[in-house]
Amino acid sequence: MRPVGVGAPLSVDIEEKTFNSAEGVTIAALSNLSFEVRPGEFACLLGPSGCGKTTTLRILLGLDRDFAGSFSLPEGGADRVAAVFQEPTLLPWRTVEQNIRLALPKERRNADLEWLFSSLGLGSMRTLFPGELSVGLARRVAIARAFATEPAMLFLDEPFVSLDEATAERLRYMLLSVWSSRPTTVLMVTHNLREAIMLSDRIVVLSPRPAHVRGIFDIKLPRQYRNPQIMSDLLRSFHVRFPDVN
Ligand SMILES: Nc1ncnc2c1ncn2[C@@H]1O[C@H](COP(=O)(O)OP(=O)(O)OP(=O)(O)O)[C@@H](O)[C@H]1O
Repeated sequence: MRPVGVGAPLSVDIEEKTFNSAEGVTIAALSNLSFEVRPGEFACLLGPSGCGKTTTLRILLGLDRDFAGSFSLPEGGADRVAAVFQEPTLLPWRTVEQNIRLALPKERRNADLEWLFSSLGLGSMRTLFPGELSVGLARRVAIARAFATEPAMLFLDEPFVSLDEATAERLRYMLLSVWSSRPTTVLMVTHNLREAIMLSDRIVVLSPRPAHVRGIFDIKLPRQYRNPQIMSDLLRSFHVRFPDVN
């Protein structure tokens, strides 16, 4: 039984997910994939290319119902889910601010979003249109749009991929700053181990396809103590358990 005051976690128990290829071949994407993320935790799903990470997110977002198994979202998560994909999918004819506000229910459209604009360095960009934004800025807007809805559960699919490292690092800090001011249960897909170690409370390490959990790497140390020395110690202990994961 769960102790009083502790909310339900994100709980995933996918027995099997297969795809049928155009040639009629059955592709097993996920097999006995089980893990949990505690409420308010930041977790990363780390696995090799093509192992089934995006497939897992699509199932958890309710975009793909054709699988065997079950999952449950954390406390309050059922109708308060947000997602950020690599493609920011902003409306090109709306400004940055309009794109963010349009994600809100009508009665909250005029909500005070100053904290969000300022945490993500978007204060002076509100009147720009998506066509005027760099890829990194567009991703920041997508992150702002997701947090504006005050989700209980946030899914991120490689939000920093294909950015130059300096931009990616700035965005990681911004993401942490927004997340820590409004703690939200987060599951982020990445294949960048260093990024996972910097951001996560929990790393769920996946096998090659069909994905199942190889192991869980929990990091109890608060993020403010994860300086370069500690990060390399964490990397070393990660490699003791998962020598072949880079
Ligand atoms: N609609 C589909 N039809 C057929 N096969 C698919 C489909 N979607 C995904 N797959 C296959 O399922 C496997 C898992 O794909 P998925 O996109 O979930 O991997 P991933 O871990 O997110 O990969 P990456 O890290 O490269 O983004 C891959 O082999 C992929 O080719």
